[in-house]
Formats: sequence, structure tokens, C-alpha cells
Amino acid sequence: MTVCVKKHTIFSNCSQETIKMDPSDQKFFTVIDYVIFAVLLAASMGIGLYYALSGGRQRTTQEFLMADRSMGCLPVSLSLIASFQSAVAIIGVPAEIYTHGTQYWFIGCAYILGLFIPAHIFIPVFYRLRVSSAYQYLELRFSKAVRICGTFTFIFQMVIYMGVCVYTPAFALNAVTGFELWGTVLATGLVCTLYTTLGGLKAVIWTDVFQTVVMFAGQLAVIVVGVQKTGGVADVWRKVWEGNRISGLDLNPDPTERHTFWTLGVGGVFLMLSLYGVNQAQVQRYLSSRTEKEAVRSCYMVFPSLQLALALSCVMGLVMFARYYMFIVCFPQMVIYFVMDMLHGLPGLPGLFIACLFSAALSTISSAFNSLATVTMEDLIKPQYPAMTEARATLLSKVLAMSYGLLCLAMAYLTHLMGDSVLQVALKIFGMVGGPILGLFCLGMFFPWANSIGALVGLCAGLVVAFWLGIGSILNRSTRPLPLECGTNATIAIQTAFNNTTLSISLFFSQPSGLKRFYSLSYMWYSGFNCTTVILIGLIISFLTDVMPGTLYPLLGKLFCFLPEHLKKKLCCVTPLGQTVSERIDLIAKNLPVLNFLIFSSSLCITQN
Ligand SMILES: CC(C)(CO)[C@@H](O)C(=O)NCCC(=O)O
Ligand code: NA
Repeated sequence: MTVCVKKHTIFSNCSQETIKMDPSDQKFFTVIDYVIFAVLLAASMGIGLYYALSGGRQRTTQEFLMADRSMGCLPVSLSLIASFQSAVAIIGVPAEIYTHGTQYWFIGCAYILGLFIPAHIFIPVFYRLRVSSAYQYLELRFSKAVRICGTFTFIFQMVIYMGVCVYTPAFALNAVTGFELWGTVLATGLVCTLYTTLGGLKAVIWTDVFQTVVMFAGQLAVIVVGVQKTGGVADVWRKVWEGNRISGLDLNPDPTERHTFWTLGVGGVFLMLSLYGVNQAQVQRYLSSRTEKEAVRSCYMVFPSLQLALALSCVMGLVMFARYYMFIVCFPQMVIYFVMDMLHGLPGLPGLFIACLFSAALSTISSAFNSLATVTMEDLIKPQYPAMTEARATLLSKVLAMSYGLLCLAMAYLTHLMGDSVLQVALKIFGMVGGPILGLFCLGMFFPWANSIGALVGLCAGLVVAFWLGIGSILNRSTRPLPLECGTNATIAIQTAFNNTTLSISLFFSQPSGLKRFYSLSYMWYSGFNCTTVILIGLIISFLTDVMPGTLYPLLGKLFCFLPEHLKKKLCCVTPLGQTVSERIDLIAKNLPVLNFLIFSSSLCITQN
């Protein structure tokens, strides 16, 4: 039987011990489970149809892409958390906690600044400019070329990401339960494409609300049943404690250390900023809010729900560890195995979890489709055809949403050809492509003297360095063995399973040096590192191409002192006479980023009022 064979391949690498439950003739799904899964798809379709037929019937781009800018903060906040919380996190985080302990949980610290900064810096700028796409900002601030480069970078990021999102749950489910792989990919991809194309952003946001609730319910069910079946809270706690899964605060400053407080709590802030500050999927939700206040409030409300999502997936990892602590390695598929092990025989609950998994995936890819349609329409097509009628633009937006839906299926196939820890893959994409985009926006918002050439060169350089680092890290992966963070039980398991070889290998392990050390930079720093590259290169190029008054020593001006004043100013970039050194220093000091941001945003306030 296929189910049985597939299960054995999953565990053959983990340990020579066998699992107590005999999976051979396990029937995972009853009719009611399939019904629940079908209800999820049907309800999502229903919401899509409802918004296709109510309101303005999706006849303007304002409604289709911006939800008429009429949303309240509750649906927006639930939709915000749904955008980047996919099945990747639901499967990946428990696997991470199982293997490496609760260190990853410290990413929750990054949510504080990672949401506070978007709420008070990015939202006001975008909202007051009344843009439809975040990239419109780049044209207002720099030039059309920067806008188009930013747009293409974003499209690239989201297209790869949505492939991972739609493939991950289908693959994991298939490996464990034999659920048809490509059938599931097709069903989710097509249903999502349909309701996104029919109902526009309103449907996307309201399905997100419904799907986020289902997502929480599914995770909660697994935890409750799991704790019961593992012997209660005290027993789970004892096992994870003995198994050394409860990690303390790791303050190791080494940037190559994968997860420490610094990489997660500080590097994570940049990751959050690239997602919640400047990513079009999120910016579009802020912009769809009724008022700016409502947008800020929705961003605040993301904090508790995101903490809840993180806590649920971390606790699930711990319960899973308490159940299978004798296995050393944990594959993402093992999370699904654990869920099925817990929920089988409880009709409806396996179905609820499948619904949870696909809710997470659907809510992410629907956001991707709609935001991709928006940027393609607003940034690439509309500027070329300014005379296009509203009806035609709306039709075209729908065609775009649908095309991206079909492209997503193609990307799922590409993901099929890759292979890594899915959580790491998703977070690497955010850092490698989202990091440089964040840098571009920071360059624009915080550095008044940054210019268009600086921004363009900065973005390109940032992307090149990002890919150099990212690809380098993949090619050099094998040089550094996974850290062995094992407790007593796990250590015994290693010794019996591998006859001490694993432990002796770790003794030969030494710190990488030179370029290898660069490649082993923790992926949690990717966003911050790539963002900084763009800002630094952008500033240097801006200085070289556009001289800031007061930043040059007027050497040429002194040589050509015989020239008339106005010529000297032009030829030699000499600032008006009489400026003392201290005045120049003042001028530079005035350009300190924070100070300038204040000036910039207050000037925005003034132009608004
Ligand atoms: C975006 C974060 C890091 C926020 O906690 C989290 O949702 C996450 O780990 N997401 C992984 C990507 C995904 O779930 O598709
Ligand atoms: Na999601």
C-alpha cells in the first residue's frame, strides 16, 4: 500500500527504531474530512462570488484592486497576518522547534519594532501620498526607471514565493497520506485564482479573515489532542525539558550563528520591515483602509495575532517532540505525520487540519495574485496607456490576476525541483529580494540627498551581492554540519543509531574563514545586510553623481578664483562664499537620517494640510 511505503521512506533516515503506531492500513480520512475540505474551498468561492455580485460589482480598478478604500481595521489586520503566514510556517516552524529547540520563538521580539516602525513611518508616507502601488512612491521620489526596477524586483520575489506556498502543503500531505499531489496543487491554485479574479481585493480580504480563523482552529485542535494523547501538559513539559528543547536567550554575537537573539530579534526586524513596511501585498491593505488611523490600528492589531500564530506553531513543535523525542532528525513531512497520528480516528479533525493547511496557503497566494495584478496594472501598464478606459483597465486587471494564478502553478512545478528546509527557503527569498527593496525605500525616505542614479545602482548592487551570498551559502552548505542540540534521550538515540560517528564528526568541526565565513552568514541577517548594501552603495553613488553643497573642499574654486561667482558655482560646485566650516558641519549634521526623516514627513504633513 502506497501510504505505508511512503511513510517508511520518511523515517528510514531518522532512526532505526520503529514507531509504535502501525501505519500500514491506516485510513486517515473519512467522508466528513473530505466534506470539511470541500466546504473550505466552496466557502472561499462563495465569498468571491458575493463580492463579484454585490457593491460596485468589481467594475472599477479602485474596487477591484483597492477595495474602494473602505475597509475597517479588523478584517485588514487578519488579512495582514494571513499574507505571509502560509503552510510553510505551519509545517516549517514545528519542524524547526523539534530539531533546534525554541530559539526561533525569539523572532517574536522582532514583531515589536517590526510593526511599530511600519505603523508610524511607512503607513503615513504611503497613505498621505494616496498612491495605489508602493512603487509609485519610487517615481515620485526618484524616477520612472527606479519605479520599474522596483516593480520587477517585487514581481520576481512574489512569483517565486507563491510557488513555494502552493507546493509545500500539497507535497507534505502527499508524502504522508497519499493525497493526490498535483490534483491538490491544481485545485488550490484554480479555486484561489477564481475567487481572486471574481471578487477582487474585498474577496481576498474577507476570505483571509475566514481562513485565518480556520488556520488557528486547526492548529489548536492538533495541540489540544496532542497534549492529551501524549500524557498531559506536565508530561509534555518534562519531555521537552529533558530533551533540552527549551532554549534560553542565546546572546552569541557571531553573525554566522543561525539563530540567536541578535539574528532573530534584530535581523528579524529588517525581515518584518521588508514584509510589513514596504511589501505591496501589505501596503495595499493599509491603503484599502477607510482612514489612516484605521490603517495604523490594523497594523497594531497584527501584533497579538502574529504572536498567537507563532506561539501555536512553536507549541505544536514541542508537543511533537514530546511524542517522538527518540528521533533525531525531523523532516517537514514528519509534522503532517504527527498530525495524522494525533487526529486519526477523530472524524472531522484531520479534515479540519487539512483545511487549516490550505487556508494558510490560499490566503497567501490570493494576496500574491492581487498585489501582482495591482503592480503590473499600476506600474507597468497604466503609465504606458494613460487614456485607457476604466472598464478596460478593470478587465485587464482581472486577466492579470488570473494569469498570475496560472503562473503560480508553473512555479509550483519549479519548486518541486528544488529542495531545502521550506521555512529557510521562504525566509531566504524574503531576505534576498525583499531586503534590497526595503533598502530602496529607506534610501528614499530617510536620505534626502539620495538621487535616482544612486538608487538604481544601489538596487542592482544590492541584488548582485544578495544572490552572490545566497547562492554561495547553498553551494557551501555541506561544509558546516548541523549543530547537535540534543538532550539526553536524543544523545542516546544518536549513539545507538550512528555508532558515535556523528559525534566524532562534530569534533573536527572548525570555524569557517574568509569567503566561506561570508557565505555562512545567518540567513536571518539577509534582509538587514542586503538593505544596508543598497543604502550604502546608493549613498556613495549619489554623492559621486550629485554634489551636496558643503560636502566638498572648494579646491577648484580656489584655483579658479578669478572666475565670476556664478560661473564658479556652476563649474566647481562651490557653495556660496562665507560659509564657515562649522556651518558646513551643521549642514551635514542636518542630514542625519532620523532628523531628515522628520523634516521629510513634516513637509508631507504640510503639503497635505
Ligand atoms: C513572516 C514570519 C517570519 C512572521 O513571523 C512568519 O510568518 C514566517 O515565518 N513565515 C514563513 C513564510 C510562510 O509562512 O510562508
Ligand atoms: Na496565508
